[in-house]
Amino acid sequence: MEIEAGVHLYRSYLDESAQIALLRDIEAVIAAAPLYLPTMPRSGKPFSVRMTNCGPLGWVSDKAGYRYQSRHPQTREPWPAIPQALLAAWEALADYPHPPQACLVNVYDSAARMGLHQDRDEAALDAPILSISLGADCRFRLGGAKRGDPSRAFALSSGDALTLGGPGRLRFHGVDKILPEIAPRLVSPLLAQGGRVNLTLRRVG
Ligand SMILES: O=C(O)CCC(=O)C(=O)O
Ligand SMILES: [Fe+2]
Repeated sequence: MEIEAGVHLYRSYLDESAQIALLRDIEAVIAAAPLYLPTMPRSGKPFSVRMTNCGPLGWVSDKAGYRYQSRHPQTREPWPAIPQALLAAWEALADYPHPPQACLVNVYDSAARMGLHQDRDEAALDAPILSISLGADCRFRLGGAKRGDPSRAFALSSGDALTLGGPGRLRFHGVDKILPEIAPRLVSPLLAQGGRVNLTLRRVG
């Protein structure tokens, strides 16, 4: 359903067996491209979210800034391929004639959060962003086109898909907190102690 102009929320887009299969795919991605802790531009302060990527390009952040690059910043290897189930979700939900070029894998522990931001490191602003959640619920915050605009918060749960496209593409958003008490029964080392995994598919340019 369209919850704001250009912002669609698909509750339980993946059923439990599809969530489990996707977790196995993401565990394999992480085995090839290990999670690492990115740092903030300039300050070099570490994020609270661990990250890796799959796809031809991956989003990275370090002292030099935010950018997309074709190799893992630590192993220097190319990123692994985007799992088929994620390509299928893009095909079904993105309404865009080209496949995604990058999938950012965000792994939250129960204390991790993500501050309010826009996704604007992509030249292809005509393509939506597709985000899929696994594991613990989170309190997701959706703002407006400007940082100070009013915002609303709602839960994202395991299996939910969210797209930001068209007039919603540049809306501010973030993750206020992880709600570990509502973690579903998915078994994965990534979800130990109430963790959450978020997969964000993007077209870069
Ligand atoms: O974890 C989420 O739901 C949001 C992730 C996000 O906004 C991002 O990676 O840019
Ligand atoms: Fe984002």
